[in-house]
Amino acid sequence: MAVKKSVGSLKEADVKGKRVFVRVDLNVPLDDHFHITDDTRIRAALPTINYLIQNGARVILASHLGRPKGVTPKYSLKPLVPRLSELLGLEVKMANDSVGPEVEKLVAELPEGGVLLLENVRFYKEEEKNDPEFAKKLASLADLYVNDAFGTAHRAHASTEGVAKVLKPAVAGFLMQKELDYLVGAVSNPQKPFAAIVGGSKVSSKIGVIESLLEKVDMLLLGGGMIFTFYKAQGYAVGSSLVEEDKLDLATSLMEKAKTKGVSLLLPTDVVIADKFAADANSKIVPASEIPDGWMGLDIGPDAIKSFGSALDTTKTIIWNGPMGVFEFDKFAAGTEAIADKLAELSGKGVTTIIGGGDSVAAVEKVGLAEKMSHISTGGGASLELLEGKQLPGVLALDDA
Ligand SMILES: Nc1ncnc2c1ncn2[C@@H]1O[C@H](COP(=O)(O)OP(=O)(O)OP(=O)(O)O)[C@@H](O)[C@H]1O
Ligand SMILES: O=C(O)[C@H](O)COP(=O)(O)O
Repeated sequence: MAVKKSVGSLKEADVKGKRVFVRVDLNVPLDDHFHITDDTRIRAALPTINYLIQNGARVILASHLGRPKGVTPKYSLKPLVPRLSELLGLEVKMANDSVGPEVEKLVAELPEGGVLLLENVRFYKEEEKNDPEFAKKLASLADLYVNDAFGTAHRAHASTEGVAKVLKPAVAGFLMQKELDYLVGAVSNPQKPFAAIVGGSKVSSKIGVIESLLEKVDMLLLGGGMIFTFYKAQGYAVGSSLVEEDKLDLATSLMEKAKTKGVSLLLPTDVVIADKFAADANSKIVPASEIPDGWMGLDIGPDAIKSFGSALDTTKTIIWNGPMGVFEFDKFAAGTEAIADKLAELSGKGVTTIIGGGDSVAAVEKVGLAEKMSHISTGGGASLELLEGKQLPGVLALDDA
């Protein structure tokens, strides 16, 4: 079955005066003082919320934060209220619970265009268990359901999946629709040549993505910690670089599969190596096949940056998941930053550039190029599962278009 992307649209729903239950993903990072360190997910949720406000809906927002076990004050959504209110330009009301009489009262008091934020739905273990009774309680609060929580759409939980079965209509919000259009649309029907850049630390965590992308792309560029498993599989000396010994055969079979499929698989020709895994390590650039004992590869080298750049110049669609090196250390961030620069440059020339969640998004944000990309996904795990060709339960449960 093709990955579902055609879902009921919010624009077609009648929302005036209606109580609308909106599942958003406000799982944002907070520091020790409960300050939001990255509000991307809050800003991404605004178009749907603003549309509902402007169209006279009574908006009930539900989200999780972190992975609490029971009621845990440090995972309360309360610290988000000031930022959310500021961005929406109105006072967002906060409930102390996500179901029950107090919440029902607050919902009943909500004026048209008013917004109520429920407390962390994961304070109930029933949420992650997708308990039907809990889903019914959530559903009883509203007249219709909107799922805009793309980042959590790979979870079959009560507020992402269960509730959509009992509260109808159940439609996608604007962020959800945009994510599906890019991540399913661009991948299933890309403008060619189509390239994927996959990095990050482990072959094992990206294997599903690599295998599925080999069916679709013209070119696959590999970077990050996983390349050393591929080098070792080819008989290169890799020093103390990250290697997954039990994945050597798999790396060989992936290289063979690429050949059979006519996909050009590019591995970096040179690497930046370090004498320890630390920001202040000594470093040097060596050919990929000549990593000395006691040294580890922590970034792709300048030749690789050049050849990756020339290869990408020939493409029309690029999807990127996972950093090229240990970008958290400035000394080993050049490869990741160069790829971010290249994609920003190519976006300006009409190439579709999609960044698939997780650390690569953090890297693009760090260098201030997020605005330049065609699409930056708000989902880490969710975007990976889509790229692997998996169905997302939160999407499957929505009404068909
Ligand atoms: N050569 C390397 N050696 C060791 N670690 C590396 C290397 N290159 C990159 N990394 C590390 O890989 C981590 C990211 O890997 P990961 O597979 O989690 O990617 P991701 O983009 O976060 O994916 P996801 O979308 O699944 O979150 C970064 O913390 C980075 O420092
Ligand atoms: O940050 C995420 O990837 C989503 O909010 C989902 O969170 P989870 O991995 O705790 O389910």
